[in-house]
Amino acid sequence: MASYSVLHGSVALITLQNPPVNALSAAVRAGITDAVQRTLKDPQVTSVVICGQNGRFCGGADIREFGGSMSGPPLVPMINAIEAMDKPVVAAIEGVALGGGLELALGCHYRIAHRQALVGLPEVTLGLLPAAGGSQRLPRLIGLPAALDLITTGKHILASEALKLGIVDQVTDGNALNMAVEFARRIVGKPLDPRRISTLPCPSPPDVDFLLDRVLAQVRKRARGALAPVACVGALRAAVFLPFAQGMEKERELMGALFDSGQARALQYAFFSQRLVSQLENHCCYWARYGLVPRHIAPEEILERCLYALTNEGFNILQDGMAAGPEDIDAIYVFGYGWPRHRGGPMFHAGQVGLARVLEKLEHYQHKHPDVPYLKPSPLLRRLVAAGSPAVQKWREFLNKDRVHSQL
Ligand SMILES: C[C@H](O)[C@H](C)C(=O)SCCNC(=O)CCNC(=O)[C@H](O)C(C)(C)COP(=O)([O-])OP(=O)([O-])OC[C@H]1O[C@@H](n2cnc3c(N)ncnc32)[C@H](O)[C@@H]1OP(=O)([O-])[O-]
Repeated sequence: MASYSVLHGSVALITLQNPPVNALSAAVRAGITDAVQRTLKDPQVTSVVICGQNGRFCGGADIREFGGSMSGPPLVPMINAIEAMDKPVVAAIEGVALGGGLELALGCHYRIAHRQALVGLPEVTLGLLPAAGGSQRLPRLIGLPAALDLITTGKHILASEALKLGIVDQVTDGNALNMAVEFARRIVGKPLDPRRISTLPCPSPPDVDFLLDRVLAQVRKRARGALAPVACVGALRAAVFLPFAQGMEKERELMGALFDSGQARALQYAFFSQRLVSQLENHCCYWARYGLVPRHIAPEEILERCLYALTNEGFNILQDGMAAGPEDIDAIYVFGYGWPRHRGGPMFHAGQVGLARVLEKLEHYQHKHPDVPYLKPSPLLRRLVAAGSPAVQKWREFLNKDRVHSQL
């Protein structure tokens, strides 16, 4: 939803209303669209301020809508319509302006922020890219190097840093909304063309190809196999080499490839599960509602039951000859599933914990949960422990001897 009011007889105030972060749900987008139309029709209105209720501008597109049918007015035309208005539009940024929230602000002609507000385009952390013009407007506003850094990392920056980059025009330690309203009254009549970012050329540094290739290599190394950072670089490359409209087409095409990817769904799941779990820690009514009897569970118990069952299946895979050595299993987890490299992989981890301890714990949990088949210790694990728990680097040799011995 978005409320509409007129201040001082001439400044239209559009307030995003979707707690807790004023995410751009279908209802909010419809509210903004209606309010923008009202400002255009009201001859008394000479300038517009957009803000968010409860001291937060906007946390971006409504991630909860991603799994469903995306109804309501689309973001891109809405932002383009705001930018095209012939009445100045000022974004009053408090709290956060992230993702689509910052893209909305970039469609405004001016941006006034509270010094402690956070701005950024964190879409890449959700397996996506800025898809409401952010990949095309931001480099036009702050240059390609800074835009590459912000968009491929998804980092949030304080408004004071955003001021230095040129993302916001003014910051205040006071009331950003009041400052924005006063600013909106003062700038009536000033030319708006230079303020329409989409009409600006995208500055192209002399070594632009080298810069793009270097950043592409960096993001590929930093997040091996991740699709979104690579797509972000592709969208920014389009911003430099294509006119805005074609760059927007490229942004839309790249987002389309990411939106339904397994990586995006996984990262968005992780976003919500992180918050759900942190809420459940002391959510006693949740237990009551589901008839759960709270008991103390050490984090180690959850870790051990998940990890040791996983490594136990690894021993069964080695025993069945489906993998030649533990390295084959660990490489799959490290390079394919993002297992922390500094922890080597599940089989290496078992060696570090100590095979005797892994066996002891599996026997303990199997005794407690006889109905869980994956907790039954692998015969190979028992043989390795009986052989003195050789280092993981020796298991391949042990397996070869084991296979020769079993064929005699
Ligand atoms: C077109 C465009 O290009 C693209 C496609 C996009 O725009 S994609 C979207 C891009 N935007 C983001 O990536 C920002 C994600 N959010 C955050 O980083 C943080 O939320 C926060 C804004 C810095 C606030 O942190 P917080 O610590 O004060 O509170 P919280 O616990 O995190 O969140 C408080 C509550 O708000 C919910 N929430 C937060 N952001 C949300 C969002 N964008 N959509 C829906 N719900 C959101 C969150 O799930 C939690 O819900 P519940 O658990 O209470 O039910």
